[in-house]
Amino acid sequence: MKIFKSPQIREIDKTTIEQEPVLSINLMERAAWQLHKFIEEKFSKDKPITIFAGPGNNGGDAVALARLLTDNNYNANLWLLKIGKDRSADCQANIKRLEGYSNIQTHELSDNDKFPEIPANHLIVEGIFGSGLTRPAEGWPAEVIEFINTLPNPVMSIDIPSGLFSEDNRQNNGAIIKADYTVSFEFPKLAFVLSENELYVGEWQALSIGLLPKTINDTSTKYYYTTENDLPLLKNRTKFAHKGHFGHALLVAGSFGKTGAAVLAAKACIRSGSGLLSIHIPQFSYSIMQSCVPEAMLVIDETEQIYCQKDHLEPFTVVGAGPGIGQKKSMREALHTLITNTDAPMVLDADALNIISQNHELMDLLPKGSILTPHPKEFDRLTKKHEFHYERIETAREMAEKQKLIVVLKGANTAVIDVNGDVHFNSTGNPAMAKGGSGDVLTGIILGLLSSGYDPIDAARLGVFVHGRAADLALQKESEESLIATDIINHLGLAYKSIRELQ
Ligand SMILES: NC(=O)C1=CN([C@@H]2O[C@H](COP(=O)(O)OP(=O)(O)OC[C@H]3O[C@@H](n4cnc5c(N)ncnc54)[C@H](OP(=O)(O)O)[C@@H]3O)[C@@H](O)[C@H]2O)[C@H](O)CC1
Ligand SMILES: [K+]
Repeated sequence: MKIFKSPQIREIDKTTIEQEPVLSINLMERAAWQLHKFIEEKFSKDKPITIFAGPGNNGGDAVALARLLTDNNYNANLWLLKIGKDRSADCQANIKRLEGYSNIQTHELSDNDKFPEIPANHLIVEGIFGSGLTRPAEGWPAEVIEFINTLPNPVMSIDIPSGLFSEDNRQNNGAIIKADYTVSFEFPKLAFVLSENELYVGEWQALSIGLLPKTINDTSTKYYYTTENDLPLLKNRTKFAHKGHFGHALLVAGSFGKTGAAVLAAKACIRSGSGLLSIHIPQFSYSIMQSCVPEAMLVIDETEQIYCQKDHLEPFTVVGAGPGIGQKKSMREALHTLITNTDAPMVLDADALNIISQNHELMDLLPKGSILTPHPKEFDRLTKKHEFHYERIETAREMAEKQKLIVVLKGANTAVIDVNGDVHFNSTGNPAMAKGGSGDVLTGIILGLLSSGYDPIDAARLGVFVHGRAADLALQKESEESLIATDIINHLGLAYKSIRELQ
């Protein structure tokens, strides 16, 4: 699914209005229908609803919604906010359509008025400002927003929480609605998938209002939201396939006290399709690895506790490095040698990334198409400190394009950034994954997919999606507290199956 910037959405709206053709007020009616349907699915008719409508088309949606709810026997109270001089034409037309609706309680509210008392059992729906926000919310509109934020009631925002810009909020010092639900139209906004806006957006949905598919196709973007409908196809194995068709992965992982990271990454790798897996480990962990991952072959290092011996790389088609390796000096040198001598695409995580951040020359030596999987702190160590994820994504795009690397910025809505700067936000996963070991599993999954023949970008996008899907499936049996990285590995089979069934 594409994510567009506000001016692009306005263009797509305009083209739909002209070419479908459909009157703009009827497009607004479709939007209001979707809002109404969302409410009907979530709240019974005895839930009273208080609606705030601003001066633009966001307010127009709110007014139209009040009418549809009333038609469907909900009890709706509508507050028309007096902001600025004029209301938009479609907002005014919808206010006019309320004539004859004696059962909608409609009130005007301006900056001379006291704020109304809203009983705690009401759902608040707010359509104060939408994508037409031109500046941070200040003065009286900001007071209304702060007033709503102080109430205990659940709040649903129309299109976007009022006061939030659709993309870049770095300069936004105004008031912003803290919504429990945000119901947007056709596409999510970039702001929804950025961590700095977590407090405002709540649970969001993007519902179709029938914008023209051809226009959507023809409009290009750098931002995408990956649902199961947008995934690369899973490969099917042929009858005479043998292990040699699915690559031989080398995994450099684990050190004294961190063998678990190697076990998790290795298990995830062999459960993600790799034909053969060799794990390069220090001597002490020989019997642990042999018994925990009997499917893998072992390359035993000459040292006891850490990885520091040069690899003979001929047999390997892909190389993964980082989980649990530590940052000792001899290890750093071995990683340097590994990177210098590898032509195959690499998957680099954790301490491998920390070492690169202290030896920046390694960045230029990485094989093109390699995949880096930093969490925000590791990424900031690699580049510079970022206060906003919006900015971090932009830096990651520059890095991916310049170095021809794939950057997987981990977190809620993990961003997979392609060598051409395209950003694919992931849609699966849950907060129970925020635990040690989850990242090691992801490294293993991506390595397994890469080994079995997927292009690096497909391996990264699929890997991130399946990792989150497996955790979502595991959470059906576990709790946010109890879910562990091993549960993710144990649900990989079901996760791959659930994706294949839909393709
Ligand atoms: N395809 C779709 O997504 C559809 C969306 N719809 C809805 O339309 C809105 C966008 O409507 P628009 O009229 O362009 O903009 P807004 O309603 O968000 O607001 C514009 C008015 O608000 C004033 N404004 C803006 N910022 C401020 C501020 N900080 N303080 C005070 N006033 C502000 C602005 O006044 P200006 O002085 O800035 O001109 C306007 O009066 C979208 O979000 C959807 O909800 C359609 O209904 C269907 C298609
Ligand atoms: K809004």
